Amino acid sequence: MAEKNVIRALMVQTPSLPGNLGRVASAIGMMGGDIGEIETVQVGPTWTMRNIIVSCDSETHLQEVLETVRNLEGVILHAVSDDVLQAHEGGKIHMTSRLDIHSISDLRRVYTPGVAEVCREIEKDPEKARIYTSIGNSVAIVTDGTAILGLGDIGSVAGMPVMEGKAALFDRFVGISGIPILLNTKDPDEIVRTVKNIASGFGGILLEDIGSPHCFEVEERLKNELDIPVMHDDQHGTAVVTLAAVISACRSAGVDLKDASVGQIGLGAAGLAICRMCMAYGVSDVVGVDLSEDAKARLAQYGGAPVDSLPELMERCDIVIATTGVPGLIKKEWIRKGQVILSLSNPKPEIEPEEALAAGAAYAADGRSVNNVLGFPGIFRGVLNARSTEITPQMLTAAAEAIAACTKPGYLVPNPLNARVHQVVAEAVETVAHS
Ligand SMILES: NC(=O)C1=CN([C@@H]2O[C@H](COP(=O)(O)OP(=O)(O)OC[C@H]3O[C@@H](n4cnc5c(N)ncnc54)[C@H](O)[C@@H]3O)[C@@H](O)[C@H]2O)C=CC1
Ligand SMILES: CC(=O)C(=O)O
Ligand SMILES: [Mg+2]
Repeated sequence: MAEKNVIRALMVQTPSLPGNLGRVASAIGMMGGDIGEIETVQVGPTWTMRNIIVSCDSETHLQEVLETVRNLEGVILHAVSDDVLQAHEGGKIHMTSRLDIHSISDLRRVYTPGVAEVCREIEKDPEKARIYTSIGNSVAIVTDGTAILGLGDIGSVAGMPVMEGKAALFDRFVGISGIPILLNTKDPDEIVRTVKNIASGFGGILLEDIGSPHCFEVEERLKNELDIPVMHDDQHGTAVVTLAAVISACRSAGVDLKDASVGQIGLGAAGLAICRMCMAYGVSDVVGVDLSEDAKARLAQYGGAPVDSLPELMERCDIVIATTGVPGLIKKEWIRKGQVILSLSNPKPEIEPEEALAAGAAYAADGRSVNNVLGFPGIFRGVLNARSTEITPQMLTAAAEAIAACTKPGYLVPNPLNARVHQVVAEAVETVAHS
């Protein structure tokens, strides 16, 4: 089944008689529409109004589904709205006070004059900022907008919905305050200077959707020059989750990962980090392909083997990972029976997992399931809990192994909605930090 990217909310009125919702659902299903949540919004004397979420393959497909619903006898389609856009109205995050402010004494405690005493305490002993402020539980989510998902250099403001999404996930899964920081520069010197100048307000820095190759220099310099943890999510968050998926696939297939050949398509931020992490884990045959000769040279510098063509890589490797941002790049004819195919580009993969499986892949997944949401929340929870000043390769490996350990047999990764996963990742990272 192809990915359904057009998601709409249909406001549908039906007669309040048994079978009428069933008629609507069947009609949508017969047309290939995928039904999500159904909510009853109003009940009249003889009718019921429901909001039905429907996903379709394309605008044309949506129109066909709508036409079918409109033609149902006794059914009225009142409105069609874009559910995803609607959910974003007003933004996804909001700063709230942890203290109630009802009385004058509350006001004096939370704000002036009481707050001045707390300022003095921190002035005398800056370490107390960890106790008396939210700094130790806040992470800056910093982007320059140059590689927003696979959408390219669309600017940091256009990337804000992604940054707000990361902040929402931080809050939901590990209770960290993620604060989006949108940069108006792509210059590495300026990025480093700006992040250093704001860093004292945060317990950690998550670099997000900063394109390659400048992301490598920016992350390296910030790691060296700051005494709080810094991680480029698209590099290491992605590599952690991908390694976990690869470990799980090999475990299910009864194969030793160290003996498998891993092929990486796209050697940018995500791709190069995935290769480095696989090599550090002991995989001896890591090959990669990229349009950029510089990207291939970087892989060689770290001990990987660049190859010249995509079909050559597909022919040679047992496990193929793609992070190019190019939808449909992998042709089904190239897939070998029994291969593991992870086409991780968002919002659309290099090949749909269903197509890869139909072409003979033993396991296949895309960026919706093999996603750094399984990594970055727990990694930062772990280092903030441990008050670590850095995120080390050993912590990242521990995080990958923790994710793999939470994965049910036959699956590649766990469900990110399972809170236990983030807790287990945090504990694994914290344990390494204390060791
Ligand atoms: N599932 C997940 O958790 C994640 C997925 N991604 C996805 O990976 C993709 C790439 O992200 P980044 O690595 O941050 O971007 P990037 O811009 O740093 O790297 C992309 C690389 O792909 C190469 N490339 C482009 N077209 C190619 C082709 N036809 N053949 C070979 N190489 C090609 C580019 O030269 C570049 O080196 C994006 O779509 C992003 O959404 C990134 C991070 C996490
Ligand atoms: C998931 C993510 O970070 C990306 O696609 O860029
Ligand atoms: Mg990203």
